[in-house]
Amino acid sequence: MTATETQPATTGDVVLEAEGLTKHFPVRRGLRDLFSKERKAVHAVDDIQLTLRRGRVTALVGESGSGKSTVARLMAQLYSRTDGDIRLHGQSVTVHGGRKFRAYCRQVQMIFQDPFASLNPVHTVRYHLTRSLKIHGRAGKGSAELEKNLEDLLNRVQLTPPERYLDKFPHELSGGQRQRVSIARALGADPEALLADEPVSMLDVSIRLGVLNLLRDLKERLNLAILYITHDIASARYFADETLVMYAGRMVEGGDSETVTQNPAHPYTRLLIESAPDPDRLDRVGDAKHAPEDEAGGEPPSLIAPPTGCRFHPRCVHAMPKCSTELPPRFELPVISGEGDHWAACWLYEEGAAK
Ligand SMILES: Nc1ncnc2c1ncn2[C@@H]1O[C@H](COP(=O)(O)OP(=O)(O)OP(=O)(O)O)[C@@H](O)[C@H]1O
Repeated sequence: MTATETQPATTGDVVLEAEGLTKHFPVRRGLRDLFSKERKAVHAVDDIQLTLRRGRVTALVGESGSGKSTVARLMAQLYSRTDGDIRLHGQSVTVHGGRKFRAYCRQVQMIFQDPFASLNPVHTVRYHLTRSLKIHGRAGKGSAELEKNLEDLLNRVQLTPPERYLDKFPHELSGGQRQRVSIARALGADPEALLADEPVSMLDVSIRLGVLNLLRDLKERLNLAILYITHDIASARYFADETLVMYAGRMVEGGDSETVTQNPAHPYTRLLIESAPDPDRLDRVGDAKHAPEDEAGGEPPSLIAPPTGCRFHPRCVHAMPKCSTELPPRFELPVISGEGDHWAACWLYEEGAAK
């Protein structure tokens, strides 16, 4: 079924959900572990809850290695999951390639970080887009209809006039234009959800905003549900309706983007924000009073043997004895701005804890 057939979809309708999503990658045994019974694994993603809604952008933010791409690949059904559930329109889905995978891709499309690697250098824009339309049964009848559909796709991603781009090879395009072609290819499926894995991080700073604005425009015009993966929390404030923060494979904070970025609660979110340039906070640069999180420093932990309790506790300046032994649940927090919710998985927010 295509998005058009499922209309009318209302903004806010749930498209895709993950519950308890977990991925552990087994580690290949070395000589030393050959006789050990212990099976080691990289705990890349643990117990993730995620809801993507029509007409909304959800940002998944965290530093390198925190598990963001693994979440996107699990949601795209490119990886099998160790545990948890993925639901499309409320129906649990597990696919391993084949026709079921194609049907899933018709509704959930992924955009990768590197538009050069994701486009085949020996094929033109026309080839890439035609293939997408044909695979998803949207090429139309006859060459005139196909041509019109190709032009529509390029117009949607603002590569105009389309005839200037259709017969170009990837190397003849700029990074931003290539990413627009990748987005057009994804739109060839007429999806309901887009999983965008760091879609602008490989582009020049000067053209990032243009691509983010395009995605926002598509969200509004096509009522798409978008997962926006980024390590740049400042861009999440600008672009996303909701922001979720991941640390070492677990979610630590979430809520509406304005609240999470302007009133961060989890010490890790505060650390991320303190180390990210945000034009609205430039007046605070040089301020003698640093946040205590500035002192945190340190490195993310090994995910083969992640820390017990809160995974951030070895780096946390507020860590209490409990933090190293007990996994904090989500504590609901008062919402200061916006209309969504706000929560943090941090013992500081347990009733009675010193903030
Ligand atoms: N196929 C794999 N096999 C084993 N370990 C993996 C595999 N893919 C990812 N990992 C590990 O899982 C953890 C999470 O990786 P992931 O790529 O999801 O993080 P990320 O937050 O997207 O990082 P980046 O921003 O650098 O892409 C890392 O420790 C990574 O080394």
